[in-house]
Amino acid sequence: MTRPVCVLVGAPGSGKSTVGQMLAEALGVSFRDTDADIEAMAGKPIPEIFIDEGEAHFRALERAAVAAALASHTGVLALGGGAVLAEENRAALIGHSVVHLSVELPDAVRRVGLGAGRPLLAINPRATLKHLLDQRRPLYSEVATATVVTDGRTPEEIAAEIAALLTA
Ligand SMILES: Nc1ncnc2c1ncn2[C@@H]1O[C@H](COP(=O)(O)OP(=O)(O)O)[C@@H](O)[C@H]1O
Ligand SMILES: O=C(O)C1=C[C@@H](OP(=O)(O)O)[C@@H](O)[C@H](O)C1
Ligand SMILES: [Mg+2]
Repeated sequence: MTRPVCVLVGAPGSGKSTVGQMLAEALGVSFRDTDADIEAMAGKPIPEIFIDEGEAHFRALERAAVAAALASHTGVLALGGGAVLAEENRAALIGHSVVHLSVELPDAVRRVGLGAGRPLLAINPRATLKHLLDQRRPLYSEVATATVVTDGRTPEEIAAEIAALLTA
């Protein structure tokens, strides 16, 4: 059975896409991001999916993308920050090596800026991020087999810590 060497979960701005690419390079494996898979499936960027078809449709595409990637990808896999909201996705993560990139509000706010490209954060990014973090922290913890703190650390340091965890 094929499985990703590592699945990254965490809030928007935790660095899943950035750290995931670095980690894949360090490990010499390929990188996949379910957000990119969803955009390829829909043939349009995520903000346009939200505008044209709504969040429920995006979440349906996301469930399909997560299931497909977990079944076929062997490298590093980054999920979107909201993937853990679906019970189906949390169940599908059981048995996988899942690293939670944790981030607290100040660093998350700094990193996502005005929320460009993230439709959920288009209005009042700080308050929305606070709500998302409070709502999702328990879900990230539930699916994670390891947690790596990202606040005040560079993507390189974080990728190196995960690589060490995976090869320990
Ligand atoms: N550890 C970090 N320190 C500083 N900036 C970071 C860090 N990780 C990611 N970033 C920056 O934050 C933004 C969001 O990162 P991204 O990888 O897209 O996060 P995610 O995929 O978890 O939403 C990007 O501009 C990225 O360069
Ligand atoms: O938190 C969320 O619900 C979302 C996070 C985004 O991914 P990142 O976590 O990579 O920003 C993307 O999947 C979409 O905009 C929804
Ligand atoms: Mg991302």
